Amino acid sequence: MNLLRQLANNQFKALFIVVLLSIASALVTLSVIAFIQYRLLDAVNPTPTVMWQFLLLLVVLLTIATWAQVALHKLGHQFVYLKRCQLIKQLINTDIEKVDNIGSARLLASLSTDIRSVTVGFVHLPQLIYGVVLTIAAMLYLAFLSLPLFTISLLTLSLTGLIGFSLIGKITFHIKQVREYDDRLYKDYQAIIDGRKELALNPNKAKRYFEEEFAPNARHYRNQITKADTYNGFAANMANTLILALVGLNYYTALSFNWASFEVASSFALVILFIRTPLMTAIASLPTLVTANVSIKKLESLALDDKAEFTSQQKNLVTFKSLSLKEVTYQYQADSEESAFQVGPINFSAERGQIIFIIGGNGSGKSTFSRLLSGLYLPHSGQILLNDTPVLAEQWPIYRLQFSAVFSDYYLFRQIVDSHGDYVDDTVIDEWLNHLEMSHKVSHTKGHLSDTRYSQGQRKRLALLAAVMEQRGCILLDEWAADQDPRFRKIFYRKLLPQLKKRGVTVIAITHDDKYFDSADRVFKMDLGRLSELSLSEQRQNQTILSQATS
Ligand SMILES: Nc1ncnc2c1ncn2[C@@H]1O[C@H](COP(=O)(O)OP(=O)(O)OP(=O)(O)O)[C@@H](O)[C@H]1O
Repeated sequence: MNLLRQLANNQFKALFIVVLLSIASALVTLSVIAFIQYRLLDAVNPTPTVMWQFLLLLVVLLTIATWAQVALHKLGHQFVYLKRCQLIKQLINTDIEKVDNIGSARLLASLSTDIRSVTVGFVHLPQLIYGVVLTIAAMLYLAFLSLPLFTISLLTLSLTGLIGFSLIGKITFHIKQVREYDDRLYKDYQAIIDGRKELALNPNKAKRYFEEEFAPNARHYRNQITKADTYNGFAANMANTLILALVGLNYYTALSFNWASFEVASSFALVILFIRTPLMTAIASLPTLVTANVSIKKLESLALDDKAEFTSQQKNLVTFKSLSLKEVTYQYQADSEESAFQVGPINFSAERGQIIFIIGGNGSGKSTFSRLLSGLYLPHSGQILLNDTPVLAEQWPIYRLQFSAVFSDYYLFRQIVDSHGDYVDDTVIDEWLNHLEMSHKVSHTKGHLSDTRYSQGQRKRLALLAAVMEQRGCILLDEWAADQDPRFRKIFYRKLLPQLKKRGVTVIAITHDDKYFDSADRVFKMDLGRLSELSLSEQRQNQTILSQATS
């Protein structure tokens, strides 16, 4: 079983101890039955010594059984904790391209549903292990009591196992389906939460979405889980019925064919009824274990990066002097027959302290270029050179350390850290909050912003603050000024950019602000994935075209 295999791989020693404890617990349980039969039932009048021995046996049983269960629970929760941490580290290490392709809904479904299923699976694992160990030990005890009755019991339990096994196949099929519909439901939840304003304004659209997207997925989910539970219910009741039938069968064969005495048949009945509850609980735990297995496979199917450790950052970063792209191309994967969008071949260079603007129409490839430039997307052909040295395959994580960015779909973290990941001194943050005209609004302590709930424009200013504080050689800005009011836009182009330039920071900004083209040292234009540098006259020409288009 996948769950047990992974557990055995990761924590073999702990699992070994837990299995030993479970075996001990099952053996003590059987000792209690044997004690009742041979010392309590046989004695006409049990002596106080016998009662003390019985009490001692019960205390040992309580101690070992609790120890075994707690140890397995602890082991399970530790496994889930490690798995969760490993998964997040793998996710952080996975290429952005791959993460984009997986999609946030699928990732969220895995991080919540799959991790929860694995946890629930582990909670039930002790029941399965205990039930199986107890049954095996009980069967050995029964073989010792009477071989013919043992053979009948073994055949009946094997038949139960065989039918159960075929039902598990069906249960697994439906649980896999349930998990697929979980992914779809997460997509719907995300659409409904992110699109709440649009849906609130148009109830008919909300109704249509509900009826045509959400409800069918929820219905299929219900149908599949109902089928899985039906098979499971049948498996549990079938096992119960066969176990009870076994008690009758043992008495029948013992007494009718003289295969065993009445006392031995009664001992069989006692043992079988004794293991019935643990065995039934073990069978009832199977669906949760199947679900946990499906979830582990689902987590594996994400194919996240193998590396579950963070890239250690060099204390002495390479100083950014220059950057160039030579004949670099990148192409998206095509969903259909039509050819996918390609940027390049691109030739581009930037020197330390330069202010570079990238202009171009919607969908021309500017954002793709910025991801390529920052090493988030890797070139499909061509070369990227840092300080005139080509970047090799294993050097991309180090190359990326040259950049901080405010992308169009940026995320504002509360933590403000520098190039080494250390919290920035509050006086340094204050200085830039002043430049960004946000000091009256934002409070912070020990490098943490106290709040991030501000207007779009204000949040973008804080995102710029975070990017500047990272003290990288190059800052990438994707239409940063688009959300700023005209007064602050002017401050950005006329005061902040020159200030960054003075500090030797290279700024590469995607912009449509033709009015401020003169703030840039160089202007490039992206057109259908092709990048070309504009001469001064071309810049003016573009300025005129853009101003006419906006007037
Ligand atoms: N994840 C993706 N998968 C497939 N194609 C994509 C993907 N992202 C973008 N594209 C395609 O790449 C093209 C360029 O997109 P990009 O976001 O780089 O344009 P842009 O110049 O930044 O546009 P805008 O100014 O509208 O932000 C688009 O036409 C789009 O069809």
